[in-house]
Amino acid sequence: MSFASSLVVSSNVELSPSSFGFLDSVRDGPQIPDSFRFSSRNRVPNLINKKQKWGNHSHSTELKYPILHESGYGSVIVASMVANPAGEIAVSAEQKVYNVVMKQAALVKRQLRTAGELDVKPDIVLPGTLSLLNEAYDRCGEVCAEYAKTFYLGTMLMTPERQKAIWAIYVWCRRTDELVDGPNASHITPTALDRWEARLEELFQGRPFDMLDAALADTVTKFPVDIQPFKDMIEGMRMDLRKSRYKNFDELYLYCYYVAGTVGLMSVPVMGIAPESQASTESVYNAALALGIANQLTNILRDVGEDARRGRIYLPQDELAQAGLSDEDIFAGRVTDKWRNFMKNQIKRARMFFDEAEKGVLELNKASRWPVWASLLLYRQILDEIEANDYDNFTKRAYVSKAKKILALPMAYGRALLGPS
Ligand SMILES: CC(C)=CCC/C(C)=C/CC/C(C)=C/CC/C(C)=C/COP(=O)(O)OP(=O)(O)O
Repeated sequence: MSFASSLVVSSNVELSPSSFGFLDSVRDGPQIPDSFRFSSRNRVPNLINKKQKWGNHSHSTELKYPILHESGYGSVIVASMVANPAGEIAVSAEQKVYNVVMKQAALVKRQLRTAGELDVKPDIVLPGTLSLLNEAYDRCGEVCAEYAKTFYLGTMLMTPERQKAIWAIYVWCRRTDELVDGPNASHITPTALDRWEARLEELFQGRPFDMLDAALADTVTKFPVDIQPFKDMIEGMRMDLRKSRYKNFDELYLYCYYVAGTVGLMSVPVMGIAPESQASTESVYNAALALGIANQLTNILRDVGEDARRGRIYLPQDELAQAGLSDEDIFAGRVTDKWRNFMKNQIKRARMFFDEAEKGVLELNKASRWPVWASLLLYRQILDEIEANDYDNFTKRAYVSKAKKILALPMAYGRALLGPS
């Protein structure tokens, strides 16, 4: 991600470093049912073998199973179990992320479906602080308007509480991204990220460090937003600091979850689920996760050249090798047939995640659907533009023209009028 902005994050504050691992939540979370684990005998009929599609793991047993049965739209998560050469089954990134999604959904199940509007808790504030808080939210709105214009426009349709909460979340994500992608990025160390995480903890406990944190601190008291996706986003930044290659899609998937899937999980509790929706909370969370992943994969495919110039390759190394490509080919930036074929598969995969996300948009609260549709339609079009550039993402930056953007808005609005199936 490149949340380029002029926000400067202060890391002067002396807070004790903390490191809360993603796996803590995973350990306690729900597991892929044992019956689906080791025996092909137990596999459900809609099993798909991703290996046939992507041909990545030489020892992989990947399956699709109906965890989201009740949703009415069948099985949605593709889970994978990867066996190492010793035959031990390792927990895949998808399994880990699945556990987090289930946990998030369980946490908010009831609150999200209160008739009509969410039961927003009233402000309990000391005299004078309300205007400060309003100022903080206004500032968040300004940042959102400046850096995510279309999305900001979409938030105008939401209730003021939801709108402000989304801005506050957006600003926190931008500041987090700024740590590793902004002007001070070269000075950022894992310790700075630990401090940022400690500060997050404080904020969630009602002790914000600055004005922008105060907006988020207020948001998390009003909406059932959990800290886990926020922590996981910081984990993504740690990953970015220590890694510049991804062995396979499993590794890349985890990265995409950390830096973008988390945004989907943070947003659902604020956006709300339509009270008339029949879909399970889990399936809506899953769609939100899929949209984050789809956006990030698209972002990666658009920015291959730019990332390579920074020495980074966010593409599965095993799939590159299978396509007969090496890091040198990427650094040389040659658009060959091998590259085109490789890109076709990557684009196909990103589109699968967009398709998955689409199913969930209908289930969101009416006023939240438009901005989500708009961003989905616009971001997905970047993939079409990569194709239109004949897969030259080394020297050309695929972008959606203003005219196409303007066209997408009423289209998104039209779709937003359609309710849950
Ligand atoms: C679908 C359902 C049920 C809910 C929606 C849940 C949401 C809001 C998901 C969206 C997740 C999201 C916006 C992730 C961020 C992904 C991303 C790649 C952002 C890129 O940001 P920038 O780097 O600023 O983009 P540009 O480089 O294109 O400006």
